[in-house]
Amino acid sequence: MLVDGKPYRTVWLKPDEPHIVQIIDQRKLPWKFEVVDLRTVDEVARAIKDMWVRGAGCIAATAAYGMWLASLEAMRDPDYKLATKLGARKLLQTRPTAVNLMWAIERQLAALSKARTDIQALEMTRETAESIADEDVSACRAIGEHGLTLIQSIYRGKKPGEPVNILTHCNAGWLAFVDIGSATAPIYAAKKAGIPIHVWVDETRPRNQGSRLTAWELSQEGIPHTIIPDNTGGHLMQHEKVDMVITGADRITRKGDVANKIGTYLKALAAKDNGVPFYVAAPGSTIDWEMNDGLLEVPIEQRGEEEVALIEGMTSAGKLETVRLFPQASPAANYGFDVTPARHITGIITERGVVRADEAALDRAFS
Ligand SMILES: CSC[C@H]1O[C@H](OP(=O)(O)O)[C@H](O)[C@@H]1O
Repeated sequence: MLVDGKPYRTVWLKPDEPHIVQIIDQRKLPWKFEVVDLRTVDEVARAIKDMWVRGAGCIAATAAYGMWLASLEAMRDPDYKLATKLGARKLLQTRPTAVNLMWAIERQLAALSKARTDIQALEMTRETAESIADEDVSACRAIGEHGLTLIQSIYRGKKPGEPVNILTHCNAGWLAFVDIGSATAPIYAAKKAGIPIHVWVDETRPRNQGSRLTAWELSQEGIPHTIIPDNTGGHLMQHEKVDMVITGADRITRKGDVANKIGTYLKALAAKDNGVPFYVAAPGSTIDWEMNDGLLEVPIEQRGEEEVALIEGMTSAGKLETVRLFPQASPAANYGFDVTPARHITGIITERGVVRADEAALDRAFS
């Protein structure tokens, strides 16, 4: 996507210095746009764990590039393959819910196992990382095209010029992938097709990925939007102000249950109760074919209570400050994700098309 007219991905190899992985530090957005250099697999692991980069697709690609750095470092180790595998373990220990991270590491380990020499292994980890990043972009572009057909059918039922109102939760946009994004891809495609769009942006406590990242992205793209507190969506749906909900996903089970940012499940319940179509946009790398029951099996990341207690903002003097929102003595719980059962999902927008959230349809679409 473009930032001040310049195209960016969320993660890439530094031009002319491919031993350096560059990322956009998402902790500073929307106030500061900063590119950070990562030189070791440890630095990549920390960037994922501490959410300098976040979002299923983005952390998968970043982990894939982290494996490239791990294989570079391993060249100095007498046991190259073991050293590289240790790098994989560091990356796998960062965040448990988004299956895309594990998918990317397994892809890299599979490439390594095929290499006949250490040099070939090195080349393969770089190629695999670049392929994963490129595939992410093309999958999100395809998700956009398939999602556009849904928006077009809703638009046909509206008065000419009346915008299609879409509610989204968290950030499953460009910043959550390598480029374009999943939930925002149909929105960008609709804008390109000249369909009037308005987006309700859930702020998404506690880290406010919606109000800080999705709102920033939509502003960059000139897409009308309104930031709302997380508890507003149900009221808007009751008053017919939402035509469809599109969220991302961090893990989809083979039966179509969806793990996504905490609060997604509540939006699905409100959508079901008000007859609002609820779509999940995600590439096939988000499907966990080994997992059936999302509620029982998806590992739900719990993060520190400081993310609930503290909030960062910009003062009127333009200074970034962090303040505490409630007394130190009050403990806080910080569940990062929840699971929406397949029965509440209208469809899953994938690069293979819009798929019913059930085992047979997912198997057919991806076999
Ligand atoms: C589908 S990728 C975007 C996805 O990732 C977010 O989680 P986090 O910001 O903690 O990485 C959230 O679940 C989004 O829907």
